[in-house]
Amino acid sequence: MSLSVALIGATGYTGLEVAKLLSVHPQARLTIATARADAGQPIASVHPSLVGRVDLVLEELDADKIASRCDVAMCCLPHGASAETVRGLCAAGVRVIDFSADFRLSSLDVYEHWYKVKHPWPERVGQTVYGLPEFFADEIAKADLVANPGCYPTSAILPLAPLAKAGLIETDDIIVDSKSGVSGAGRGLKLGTLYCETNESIAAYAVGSHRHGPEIDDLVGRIGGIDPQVIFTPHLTPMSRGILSTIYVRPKSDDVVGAVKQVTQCWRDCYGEQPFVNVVDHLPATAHVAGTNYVQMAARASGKRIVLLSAIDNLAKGASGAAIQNMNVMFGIDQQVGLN
Ligand SMILES: NC(=O)C1=CN([C@@H]2O[C@H](COP(=O)(O)OP(=O)(O)OC[C@H]3O[C@@H](n4cnc5c(N)ncnc54)[C@H](OP(=O)(O)O)[C@@H]3O)[C@@H](O)[C@H]2O)C=CC1
Ligand SMILES: CC(=O)N[C@@H](CCC(=O)OP(=O)(O)O)C(=O)O
Repeated sequence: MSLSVALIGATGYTGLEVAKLLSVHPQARLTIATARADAGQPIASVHPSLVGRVDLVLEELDADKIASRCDVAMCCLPHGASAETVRGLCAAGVRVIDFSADFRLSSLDVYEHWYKVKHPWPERVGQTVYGLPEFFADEIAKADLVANPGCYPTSAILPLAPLAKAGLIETDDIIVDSKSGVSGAGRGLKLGTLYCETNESIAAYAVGSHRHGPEIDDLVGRIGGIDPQVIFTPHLTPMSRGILSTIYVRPKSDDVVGAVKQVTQCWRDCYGEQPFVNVVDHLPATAHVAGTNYVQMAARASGKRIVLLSAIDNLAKGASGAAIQNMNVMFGIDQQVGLN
């Protein structure tokens, strides 16, 4: 089988990563890549690292053409703009993996409150599978539309959800402290992501107001069957890629050291068969997972709390790698194909 893939918003960072991953995928190939201003230019002129690897000319988006030539579209557009485009692609009969947050949340009210836009396709909010194959593979396999997870949420949901479901932690007192590389903010020109603003500096941002807080609440709640309260604080760090999340939870048991052992066993039971989740003995670092689709997770006792650590590559398991994993699941291909 060779899948034909369309890439929408190919000029950004996640688009580049998709193009690279597809260039070595044995059962899928990139056939259409779209852009606005750069339509008509070779994709390798926008992404010089694709020279010799991807020989395509960027095109304007044409949903009917994509429907006639492609099996699936990966939509790498910002939220708001993405929902409009996804709606047109789905109407034309294309199966879509959406990288934006437009279809991730269960509640339209929560979406419109946090994203401050009217949703262009409200009927699909709460009616779209969340693209985390570790929990939703059966639904992903049948889906016409998959909401690829947010990068920070992936790093928090994977460690937290099994523990919430197993009843090992107090779910009204969870602190997620995350650090991201600058590529998480996309390739567009923004003052806050310029070299001089970010180099040799670490800063928190959107404290108490980041839109990934409700996404973590929503998914840990859905998977765990509970109503969690998560405090989420993101930090921008002077590295290109990677996310490290340090998560503070209170165990239900007073024996914190024993509870750490239970946490580790719970993770091993939940993720033993999952190819991309590694429960490790060392303390995870972003360098250990850079350029891979893996998440590494570890737990330690600290006072009355357990500290959970998870590391991912925001552009891989946090975005484009996860999308390839989802594509594989949608088309009955082994999850690991093209990702090793
Ligand atoms: N970067 C990351 O680590 C992660 C990103 N995501 C999500 O993935 C999506 C893509 O992210 P990323 O690649 O980093 O973003 P970029 O900003 O790097 O790229 C987005 C691309 O979308 C196109 N675009 C921008 N605005 C519009 C618009 N209004 N209408 C149509 N097209 C537009 C642009 O292409 P052009 O102008 O050439 O048409 C641009 O290159 C976003 O929704 C993001 O939130 C999710 C997880 C992680
Ligand atoms: C470092 C950095 O700026 N990160 C981005 C994460 C963006 C992202 O991937 O989020 P969505 O897909 O949910 O839009 C941010 O905090 O906005």
